[in-house]
Amino acid sequence: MSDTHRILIGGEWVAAASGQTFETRNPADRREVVGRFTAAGAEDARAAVAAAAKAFPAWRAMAPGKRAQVLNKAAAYLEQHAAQFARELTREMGKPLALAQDEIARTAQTLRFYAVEGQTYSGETFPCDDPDMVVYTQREALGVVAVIAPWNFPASIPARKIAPALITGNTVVFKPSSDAPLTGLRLVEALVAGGLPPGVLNFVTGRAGEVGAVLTGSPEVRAVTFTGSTAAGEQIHRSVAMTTRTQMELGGKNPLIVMEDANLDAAADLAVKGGLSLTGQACTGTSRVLVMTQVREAFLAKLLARVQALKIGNGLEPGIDLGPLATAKQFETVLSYIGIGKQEAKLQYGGRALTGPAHEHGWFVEPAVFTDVSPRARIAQEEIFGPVLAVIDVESYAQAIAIANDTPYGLSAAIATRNPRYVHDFCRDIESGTVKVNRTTTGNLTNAPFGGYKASTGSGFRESGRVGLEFFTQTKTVYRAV
Ligand SMILES: NC(=O)C1=CN([C@@H]2O[C@H](COP(=O)(O)OP(=O)(O)OC[C@H]3O[C@@H](n4cnc5c(N)ncnc54)[C@H](O)[C@@H]3O)[C@@H](O)[C@H]2O)C=CC1
Ligand SMILES: O=Cc1ccc(S(=O)(=O)O)cc1
Repeated sequence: MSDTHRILIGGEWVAAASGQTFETRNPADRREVVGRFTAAGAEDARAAVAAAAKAFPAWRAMAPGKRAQVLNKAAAYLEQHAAQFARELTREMGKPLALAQDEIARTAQTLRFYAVEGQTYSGETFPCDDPDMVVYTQREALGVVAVIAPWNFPASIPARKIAPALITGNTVVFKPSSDAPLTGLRLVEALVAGGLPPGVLNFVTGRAGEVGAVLTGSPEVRAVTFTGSTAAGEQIHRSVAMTTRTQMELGGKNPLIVMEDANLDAAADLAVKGGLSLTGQACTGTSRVLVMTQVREAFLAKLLARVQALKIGNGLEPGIDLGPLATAKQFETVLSYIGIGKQEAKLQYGGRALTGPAHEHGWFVEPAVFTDVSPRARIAQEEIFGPVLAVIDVESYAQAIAIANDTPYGLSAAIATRNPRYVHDFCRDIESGTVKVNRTTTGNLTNAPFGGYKASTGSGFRESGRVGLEFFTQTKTVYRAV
C-alpha cells in the first residue's frame, strides 16, 4: 500500500475508505506498470465535497493577489519538474515525448494566464438617474466546483478548468480519468506545493459510476466542468441538480476542406498533422477530409505518401510520430470502426493492428485512410477518436459546406485554400466553434475562447481565454445609495 498514490481530501493524502486500489499500465508496453492508485468510492467522494465546502468561505475571502501567487508558484513547480512529468505523461497515455513536453509547458502557461486575468476580472458600473446612487455588478465565486477530466490531455485540460475556478475563489474536487491519473496527480502536487490551503483542491481517483456519480449528484456542487464523450456528457446533464451549472466539451467529427486552388503539399500536411498526430485522439482532430474532385488524385498521392512515412512506436523513443492508442477500449473501438469502414468504403492504406517486436506489447494501430466514403457512412458521422481519415469527394464549395455541416457535431473545422472568397464564405457558413484557415483543426490558444457548436457542447459556456472565467462566477447587481 505504501507505493500506492493516495487521494487528497481536506489537505490530507489518504487511502480509500474501502482500501481498494487499481493499477495503470503503459499503453506502449502493457508489461510495464505505471502506477498504483487509490480506488475511491462514494464515501470518499462525499468527504471530498464536504472538505471543499468547508474550505470555501476562507478561500473566497482571500486576496486575489494571494490566490494568483499560488498559481504562479505551481507553474514554476511544473516547469522545474517538466522533464519527469512529461516522461510520466508519455508512459501513462502514450503520446510522443515532444507532445508531452509541450503539454506540460502549456499547462504552466495556463496557470500563469489565469493568475493575471483573474485579478482584473470584474463587473460593470451603470449610469443611473439618481445622483445619490451607484449601480454596479460584481462577479462572485459559485462555491464547490467538480472538475471531471479525460486522459488525452491529462494536464492541460484539467488546468484550464482548475485555474479559472480557483482564481475566482471557488474550491474544487478534481476527478481525473482512471486511464491517466498520474499526470493529474502531478498537477495537484504542483498546486499544493504552490501553497493552496487544505480543502481548496481535493483530488479523487476512482470509478465514474461511484466518484463521478457523487460529484454530479451532489447539490452542494454548484458547477460541473467536464471534457469527454458526448454519451457521458448527456448522463451528467441528466444527473445534475437544477442549481448546478455545467460546462461540457464533448465530441467532434472535424472536417478539413481541400479546395481546388489549395497548396496540396500544405493541405496533405494539415490532414496528417490534424488527423493523425496524437494517434487521432484529440477532440479537435481532423476525421473527415472533403476534397474537390479536380485535385483528388494529386492530393491523395501526397496524403498517402505522408501517412506511409509515419513512424509508429513507443513515444519515449526518438523520431516517433505516432504513439499507441491510450487504452484497450480505444484499441477495440478503433479496430471495430476500421472493420465498419471496410464495409462502407475503400481502404486505401493501413488499418492493421501492429505486431512484431516493437509493437506486440502495445495498443498500436496503423493509421487508416478510407476513400469513396459516403457523407452518411458511419465512419463519416460518428466520432472514432483514432487514426482514421475518411476522404469524401466534393464537386463544389456549396456541396463541401453542406456535407461539412451535416453531422451532429460542431467543434473545429478547417479549409485549405488561397481564394479569399472561399475563406470569407467558410468563416460565415461553417457550424463550428473553432474555424481554421490553412491551419490544422487541432491546437488552440490559452488566451482565446474554446468550445463547440451543436452536440460538441452542453450549455455553451466557453473554456479558455478570459471568457473561461465566466462559467465559474455569478453576477451580483448592487444598488448602493449614500
Ligand atoms: N472530448 C475529448 O477530448 C474526449 C473525448 N473522448 C471520447 O470518449 C470516448 C470514450 O473515452 P472515455 O475515456 O471512456 O471517456 P468518458 O467520457 O467516459 O470519460 C471522461 C471522464 O469522465 C468520467 N465520466 C464518465 N462518465 C461519467 C459520468 N456519468 N459521471 C461522471 N463522470 C463520468 C470518466 O471517469 C473520465 O474521467 C473516446 O473514444 C472519445 O470518443 C474521450 C476523451 C476525451
Ligand atoms: O481533445 C481536446 C482538447 C485538446 C487539447 C486541449 S488543450 O488546449 O491542450 O487544453 C483541449 C481540448
